[in-house]
Amino acid sequence: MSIYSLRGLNVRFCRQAYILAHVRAGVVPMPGRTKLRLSLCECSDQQLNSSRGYAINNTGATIDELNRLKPYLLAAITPLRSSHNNLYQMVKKRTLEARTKLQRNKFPNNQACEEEKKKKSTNVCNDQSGSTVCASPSPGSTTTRPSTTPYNSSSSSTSSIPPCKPQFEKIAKDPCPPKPEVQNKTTGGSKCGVKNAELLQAKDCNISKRKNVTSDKKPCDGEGAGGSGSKKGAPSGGSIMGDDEATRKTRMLLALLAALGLGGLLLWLLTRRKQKVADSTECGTTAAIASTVPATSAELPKHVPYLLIGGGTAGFSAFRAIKSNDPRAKVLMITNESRKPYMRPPLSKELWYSAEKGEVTKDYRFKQWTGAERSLFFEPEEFFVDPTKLMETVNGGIAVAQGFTVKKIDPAKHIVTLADGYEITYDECLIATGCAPKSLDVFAQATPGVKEKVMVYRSPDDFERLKRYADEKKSITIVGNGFTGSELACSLANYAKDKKVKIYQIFPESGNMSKVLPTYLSNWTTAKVESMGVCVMPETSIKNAQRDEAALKLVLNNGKSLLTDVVVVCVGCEPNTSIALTSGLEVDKSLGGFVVNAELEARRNLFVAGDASCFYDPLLGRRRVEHHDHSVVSGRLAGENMVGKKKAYNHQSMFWSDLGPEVGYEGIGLVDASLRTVGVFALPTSNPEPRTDNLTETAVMEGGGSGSTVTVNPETPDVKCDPKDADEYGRGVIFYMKDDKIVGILLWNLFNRIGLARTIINQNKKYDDLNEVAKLFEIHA
Ligand SMILES: Cc1cc2nc3c(=O)[nH]c(=O)nc-3n(C[C@H](O)[C@H](O)[C@H](O)COP(=O)(O)OP(=O)(O)OC[C@H]3O[C@@H](n4cnc5c(N)ncnc54)[C@H](O)[C@@H]3O)c2cc1C
Repeated sequence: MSIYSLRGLNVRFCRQAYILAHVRAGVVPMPGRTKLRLSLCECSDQQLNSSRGYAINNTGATIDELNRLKPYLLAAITPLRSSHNNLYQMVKKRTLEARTKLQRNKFPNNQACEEEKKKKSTNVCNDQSGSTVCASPSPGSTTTRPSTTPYNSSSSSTSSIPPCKPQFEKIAKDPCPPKPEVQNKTTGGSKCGVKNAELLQAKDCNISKRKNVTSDKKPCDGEGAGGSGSKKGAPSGGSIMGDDEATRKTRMLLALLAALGLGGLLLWLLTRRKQKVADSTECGTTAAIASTVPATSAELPKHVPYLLIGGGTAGFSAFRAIKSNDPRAKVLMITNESRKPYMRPPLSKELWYSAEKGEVTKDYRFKQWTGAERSLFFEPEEFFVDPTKLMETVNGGIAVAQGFTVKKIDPAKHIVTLADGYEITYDECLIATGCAPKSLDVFAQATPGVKEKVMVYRSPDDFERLKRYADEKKSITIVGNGFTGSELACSLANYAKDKKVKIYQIFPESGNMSKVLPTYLSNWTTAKVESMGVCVMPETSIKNAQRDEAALKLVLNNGKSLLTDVVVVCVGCEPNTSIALTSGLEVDKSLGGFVVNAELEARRNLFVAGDASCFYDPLLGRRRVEHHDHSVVSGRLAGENMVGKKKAYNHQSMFWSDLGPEVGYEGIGLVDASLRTVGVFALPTSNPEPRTDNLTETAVMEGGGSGSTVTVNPETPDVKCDPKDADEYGRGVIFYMKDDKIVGILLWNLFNRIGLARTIINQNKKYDDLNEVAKLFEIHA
């Protein structure tokens, strides 16, 4: 299957069924193929405005064939589209009017916003007036906004349409313009004289179209059926019809139109319903699981040697370790997701760059930093064993029971109980349930109408949903300044740079990544994120959220309000430990997560790994870590211990993050901005060349807690290293200090040095001169 771009083809109301009908009717010839299954996808407003459509090509047809087909498809769908469009516009307008009325009654204060809207208020980011600002849908409120009135732009004026060519004009004004060449020809004078233009107006102008063979008058011109010509009044045999026949034909035409209208209405209702289903999520938990694999739990084995609870990174890493130590191991993984195991980091980064190039594949392929391509999924579908056959396979393998939730574990009897009561016994079991995104009270307690517009971000479904919003909507607001929120803000801003959607980022802290980065670097990062096109609103929180027409009205702590189409809540994650209570397992009171010993065991033969584990770090004390590397390594160690290796977990895991294409960092140990920090950066020379290696001076930054002190590198005393002056934190290393020891290291745009950082932390000693330690990192190299 591939995605095939049908540039210039408006496919909004022209679904597969119509195309198929036309293929079958022979309107669309399909040389050499009897069956065409080309699913035309609904395109976004953005795509419509830029005359772009796309289709999923699962026909097996080659691109050449599709290219040959394209003009026919266009010709076939165009007349259908016009009638559907009219109906759609009408219904949409009425729905909006009704909804607006309803909302006005519900939220009277929203009128203030509407007035602001009318005044074309300014960008929230720049507005310091303290007045209410409706940023999102205000026409002209931001530079990226379209000039049309939002939310009902598609029902824009038809009043100037001259008589007898309403349909034609409507199409010309349609947000879904036809192929450029059609437009050119239609504006060129002979509106019905061109084949495609004829199709456009065939419905309204068919009489005059027939007449234009002999008429001097332009078809569709004023009187329509008039015209002069030798055949005027001729009863049959040609272009001019008798009155009766004309009436009959008109009636037939009207009947046809009515049928098409009804079809369109049905289609619109279906589309609306589909959209509603996609949108209606319980505070953002996208995509309820529709079905399970296998169909019922009764088809699952009653006993397995290895049972993994959770279908994420830690679980799959444990499987790999088990399999490499016990080659015929039979492993059952139970996940409440509907997918096979996959990794999450690219969801907020690389996948958006694939999406920007229009390259999102079914298996979510993305380009790694090495340049190599890979899928989000750890293994392809064929790799996995059918869960119903797991116990019969000679060579073992991993089977994934998808869509099943574990409710309880009996660690003494080795029994796992599913939500429907089905029990599976195990020899060795791993809990790798990860964590679930948190929401905010303001949304958790909101009305269903508000919740519909609020989502969290953790899965491919969330990616798909957010991408759809980015393609179709006008504003997205990300709440939270942590890893996911900041990464997503940058990725979305990049993805949306040629689109009309505006990205906002709101958080109560003073800067991006403030829990990790020292204040000066957090402030610098915030400016960097803004420069990527994100409207960052620090020191801002949401007091109230109301549904306003089709959007959300967020009332902010500064008295302003922001209208937005969707809110993505990225305020951290809570370990999935609900089974602890039913299973008699201990959860750490302050850190959360299942408490495990050094071997990652919660109870005998019951292990915990990944985000959900709260483990003891001999160097840094009890910890819980939500990072990919920790999931991989702790999952691997748990897997090894499940086959009896009895290893202790003392790996110092690392993490990484990217903020757009220019900023990337890696961290290890306790990377916590509340600790005292010392940062050593390479600064550009006073006469910088546009070369990344032209970095000759070094600045040392000290920070910690709320304030930060700045010292000058003794080697280069002339370097002014006040955060305000240091306009560039190109590359550097930041040490996080506790009891004068380095407990955490952050490598800022410095790569391939994490091993060295790990060694330094593991040395667990005091250093007299951190400059000397910094030199080891060769920040100028
Ligand atoms: C968008 C995003 C970007 C990220 N980027 C980075 C990054 O750049 N660098 C980095 O180091 N880390 C990153 N992370 C964090 C990293 O992905 C996680 O730490 C890692 O996925 C944790 O793996 P896990 O296996 O412990 O949990 P998960 O991957 O969350 O897997 C847990 C699984 O258990 C299932 N489950 C839960 N409860 C039950 C139950 N009762 N019954 C059955 N199944 C259950 C869940 O549905 C899920 O499938 C990112 C995370 C996200 C969401």
